[in-house]
Amino acid sequence: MTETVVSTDRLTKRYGSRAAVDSVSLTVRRGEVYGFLGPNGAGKTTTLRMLLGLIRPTSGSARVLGHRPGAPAATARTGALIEGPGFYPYLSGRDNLRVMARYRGLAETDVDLALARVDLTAHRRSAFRSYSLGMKQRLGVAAALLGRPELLVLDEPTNGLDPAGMADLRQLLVDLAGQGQTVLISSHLLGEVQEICDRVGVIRNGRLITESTVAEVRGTGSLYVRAEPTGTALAVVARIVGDHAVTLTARGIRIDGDISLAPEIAKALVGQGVLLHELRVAERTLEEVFFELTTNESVPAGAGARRTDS
Ligand SMILES: Nc1ncnc2c1ncn2[C@@H]1O[C@H](COP(=O)(O)OP(=O)(O)OP(=O)(O)O)[C@@H](O)[C@H]1O
Repeated sequence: MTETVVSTDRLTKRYGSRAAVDSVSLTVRRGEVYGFLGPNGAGKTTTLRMLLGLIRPTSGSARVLGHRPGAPAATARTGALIEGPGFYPYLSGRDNLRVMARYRGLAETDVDLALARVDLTAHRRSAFRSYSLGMKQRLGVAAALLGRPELLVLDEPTNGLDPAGMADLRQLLVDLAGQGQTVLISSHLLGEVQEICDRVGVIRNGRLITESTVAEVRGTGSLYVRAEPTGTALAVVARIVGDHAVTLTARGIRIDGDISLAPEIAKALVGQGVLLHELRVAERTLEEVFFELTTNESVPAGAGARRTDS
């Protein structure tokens, strides 16, 4: 059975009359990378702060590693990067972590291990203030890794990272999850995390609008057909999937809906003597899905094709 590491039940935080987090019920399972996704101001940080026991919910409840948020038994097994940890500017990266480790009663060896994990060993003796934004962010992740926590909570950890830094961080999170660590990561940049998340929760205006696997959130995707003569191909395809699901685009016939119909469509086209040049699946990126979910508008036609063509 999958073990639940974090769960919330109608978790709500109000500031005045406004609900920053509105009845959010989510579940994070052991060993998964869970992406908590939503635009700026959606309520991600407020939710994570409640999970860490930094603020109290107005109503609803949460459990973290079997305890109430902020309970010592939960906090000791959780590493967090939220709103930039307070580092001493004149101390080196290593000394900053040593201060933290000492404060938390952890071994010095933990510090070097954490620095190595985020690839900061070579810069361990440089003053924190001389670090680039990306290095500062990596040191924040290293601080969260101190004590080898079971649960990592990272609020927008990719902020300030260049593409190489993001790729490194993604690999690190995948490695950690591979070792059984649970990672809860928030982001407003969906393309950055969609490859590494086992499941995602999408939040907008304080409400969780969906929670599922990346594949499920992406939905069924589209098929593209390039065939001649186009008119006959259109008619054949429409007969199978219905008129409403077929659009003629510059890249061919787009079919929205059930991509498992691909073999049937191919067979029918060939059976009708149509010359089939191409039949391919264009899965939607999470960004496209997210755009739909959070704006209630459809993705501009051909957006999926543009992306997959490049
Ligand atoms: N202490 C506070 N007092 C009043 N309003 C707050 C407070 N903290 C957060 N909010 C409001 O709650 C909403 C959610 O903010 P939150 O920081 O959780 O969003 P977010 O999804 O983390 O966005 P971002 O990525 O910009 O941090 C915002 O409208 C914010 O202005």
